[in-house]
Amino acid sequence: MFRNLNSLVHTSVRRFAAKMTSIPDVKNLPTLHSTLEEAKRVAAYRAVDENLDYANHRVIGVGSGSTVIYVAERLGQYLLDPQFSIYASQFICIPTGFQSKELILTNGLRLGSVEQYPVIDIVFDGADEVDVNLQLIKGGGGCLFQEKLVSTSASKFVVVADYRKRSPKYLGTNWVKGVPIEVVPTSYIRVLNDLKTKLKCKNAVLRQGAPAKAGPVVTDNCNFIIDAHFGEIEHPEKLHQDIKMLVGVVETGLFIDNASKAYFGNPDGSVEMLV
Ligand SMILES: O=C(CO)[C@H](O)[C@H](O)COP(=O)(O)O
Repeated sequence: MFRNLNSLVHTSVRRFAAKMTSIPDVKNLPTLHSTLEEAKRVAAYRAVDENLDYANHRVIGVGSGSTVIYVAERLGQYLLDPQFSIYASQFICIPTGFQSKELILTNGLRLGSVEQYPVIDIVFDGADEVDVNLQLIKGGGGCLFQEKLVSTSASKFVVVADYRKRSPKYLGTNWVKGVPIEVVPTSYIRVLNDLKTKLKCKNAVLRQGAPAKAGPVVTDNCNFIIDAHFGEIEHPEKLHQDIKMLVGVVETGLFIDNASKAYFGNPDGSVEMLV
């Protein structure tokens, strides 16, 4: 009986050890189906490698979107590397919505919540546009409220993005779909009107779920999203405050003085950093 148990334990240890691999070198990664995906991956991997203090950071925010997929993947690689696994097994990852919760779990990482861990060491998240002062538009994926809750609870917020997200100067230049605004469902008509009449918004629409869903997008918090285009945004802080004052607005996708750094991946495999 004892011999059987012993051999079972040894088999499990051998199986676990067989899965362990060193973290892949960013200079020698397998090709992906597009250079855009490779740009996202290299930005995410470099951001994690250069900012994660694996021996001291415990509570790690994992944002939403297609670039963050590679952040979760990289954190999972730390877990499988015998050199880092002792530290990585202590990481507690805080999601910013349903998608990031899934990313955390599928990469074998430990899931926590912002209610359990209101103080976060570092967060990695994507952005829809980043200006020269590190002000951001976020919420293209509809997760802006939880993203803001997590990023403003973190000591350090590192943006991971591809080259298309870097604004030449003002927000609203590259990202012309509009500033995402999360609103309480019953207030959406009122907010649409106020955006146009009080804030002189050029165009504001309720985000629709079609073709995947008939009717509006419903957020992880059961709210609606309005996309409001203001043209080039010279004063993002003022605009954020003005929108926030409207009755029915839960949060805006303008992230002001929140990010510490941004990593932009290029199609040639290089990465540019903005601090
Ligand atoms: O704010 C977000 C979701 O609400 C995303 O971070 C943003 O849309 C960027 O996504 P991607 O990495 O897919 O370009």
